[in-house]
Amino acid sequence: MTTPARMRPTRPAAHRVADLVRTFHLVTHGAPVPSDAVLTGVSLASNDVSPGDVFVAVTGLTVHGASYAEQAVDAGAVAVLTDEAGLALLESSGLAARVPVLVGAAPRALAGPVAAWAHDAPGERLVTVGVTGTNGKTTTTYFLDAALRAAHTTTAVLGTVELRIGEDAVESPRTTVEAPALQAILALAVERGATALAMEVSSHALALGRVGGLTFDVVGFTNLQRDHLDFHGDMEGYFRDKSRLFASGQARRGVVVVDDEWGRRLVAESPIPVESVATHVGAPEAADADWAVVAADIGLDGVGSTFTLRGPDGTLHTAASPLPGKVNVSNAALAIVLAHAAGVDLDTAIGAVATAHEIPGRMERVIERGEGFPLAIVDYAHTPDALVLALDAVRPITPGRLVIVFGSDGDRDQGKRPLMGEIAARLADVIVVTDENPRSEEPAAIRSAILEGVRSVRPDLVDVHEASSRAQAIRDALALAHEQDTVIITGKGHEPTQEIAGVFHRYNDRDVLLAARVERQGQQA
Ligand SMILES: CC(=O)N[C@H]1[C@@H](OP(=O)(O)OP(=O)(O)OC[C@H]2O[C@@H](n3ccc(=O)[nH]c3=O)[C@H](O)[C@@H]2O)O[C@H](CO)[C@@H](O)[C@@H]1O[C@H](C)C(=O)N[C@@H](C)C(=O)N[C@H](CCC(=O)O)C(=O)O
Ligand SMILES: Nc1ncnc2c1ncn2[C@@H]1O[C@H](COP(=O)(O)OP(=O)(O)OP(=O)(O)O)[C@@H](O)[C@H]1O
Repeated sequence: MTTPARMRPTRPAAHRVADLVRTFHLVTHGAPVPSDAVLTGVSLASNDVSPGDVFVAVTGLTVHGASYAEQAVDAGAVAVLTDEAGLALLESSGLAARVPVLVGAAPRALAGPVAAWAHDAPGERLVTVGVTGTNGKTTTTYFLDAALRAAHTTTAVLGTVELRIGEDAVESPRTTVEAPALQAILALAVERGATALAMEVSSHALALGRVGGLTFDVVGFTNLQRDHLDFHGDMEGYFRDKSRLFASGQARRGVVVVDDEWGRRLVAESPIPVESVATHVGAPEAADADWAVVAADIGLDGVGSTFTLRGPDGTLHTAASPLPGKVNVSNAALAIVLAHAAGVDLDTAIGAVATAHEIPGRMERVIERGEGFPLAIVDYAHTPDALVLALDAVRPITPGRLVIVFGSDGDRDQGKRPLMGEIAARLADVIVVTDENPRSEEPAAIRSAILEGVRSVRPDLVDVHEASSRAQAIRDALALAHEQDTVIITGKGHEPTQEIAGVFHRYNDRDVLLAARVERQGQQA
């Protein structure tokens, strides 16, 4: 399988190392820079280095990248770009004698601009749209990609699920890849004839400079809800990091959903021109918003919804979301306005979003109701607010009981665990608590924190089950459910692995669910 690290242009631009030094005002140490030395790529991780790369060694949260410079040099790095601390490490290890060391004040912030320069600013040769917010980024970018495809022959879409150029996709290591990888992917997209890009921009990416060196044509904001407070400290810090996408130099114009107070604040404080979109029918903010959803028929068949979008000139447009639930009306409305801001004709955008394909792990109907089986859905909700919305969306399509299988991530925000337990106990009928990605934490302790929340609503723990293996939890849920019930498995969505004690095991909710159905069919036969 192609790895993200190998998503590089096949005909990379070549620049002189001496020009890099001059352009970015770097100070040279270590081995002299040969006058004919050329760089053809950039990398932030020693194990991703290709011959001809400059290795950017940054101070990490746990280790200094310069500790890995030897591996980078052995792999063919032509120079190391680092800070004073990195230089000291390279000098004490003797490596500085083997390789030119280029010192700048803030190498992590330089990584994006340097990589953009090295690849001849590929972002400027594409229409680029970035989407941020706690929830809805993936869904919105897929809707948006559908609209961009209606106007562009080849598009790229980058995010949590995959890194896709045209019809070629590889698994994505995270929501937003590191800046050097991003610039290389953009260069490859240009090489393959792509003319438009839709990408997710996480708050981590904004805090860590992963979109540095790229000025988006249009950026979008979905919402801000509790998540990642382990990294950002508090909601204010989280908001500040998200807002960086709307800085001058990072984006030319923006589109902001103003359903929550954070979106309204972003509109008020944004230094770049923004259009506002209100997506809650009848809410007070609709009156002042540039775009507003003024009527919505939320599909109760679990398939989709139709809605009426009022434009800035007062014209009403009939639109549709191909995914169920109110949140997807919001995502569809945002995608339509983003596509329009990115130059797609409004009616074309509306038509394309209405027929966008299913998105892996987002309200994905894996088993249809019938032949003794419940409707079974896989969804990525992994925050308290998203869980409420997901359960609310499936309740109307559930004649029987609502069965949920879920857990919560290890080494991430611990405060949400009891909250999610409480929500499941209130909104679902049958609960199977299991593991998500325990990472370095004791899985039983995570489950017990969730169960504490469950117990606060349902002290007797009636219809509450616990399974330490996620695959077993899914088999249990399928065994418990009748045809009129709905099983919803939340938290991992499309994820292809489960991380337990530092090891990534191949694992996917959809595959496990389909295997569990086959197994039950075998038992029933
Ligand atoms: C919290 C966080 O985002 N950390 C990121 C940060 O790590 P760090 O500063 O701790 O890096 P470190 O481990 O100390 O290493 C320092 C440097 O040495 C380099 N190194 C390290 C080891 C080695 O063998 N060789 C090597 O070159 C590293 O590439 C890094 O540049 O910088 C590293 C690269 O410089 C990232 O890989 C790392 O992401 C980690 C893997 C991660 O899990 N991030 C998640 C939380 C994340 O980014 N999530 C968001 C949001 C998802 C969502 O919205 O749900 C995402 O965009 O995916
Ligand atoms: N606009 C929205 N508002 C609130 N919740 C939403 C919204 N859109 C989707 N969700 C819920 O959040 C889950 C994640 O959706 P999606 O993958 O589109 O978001 P995301 O921002 O990409 O998440 P992540 O960054 O964690 O990958 C969905 O499965 C759904 O339950």
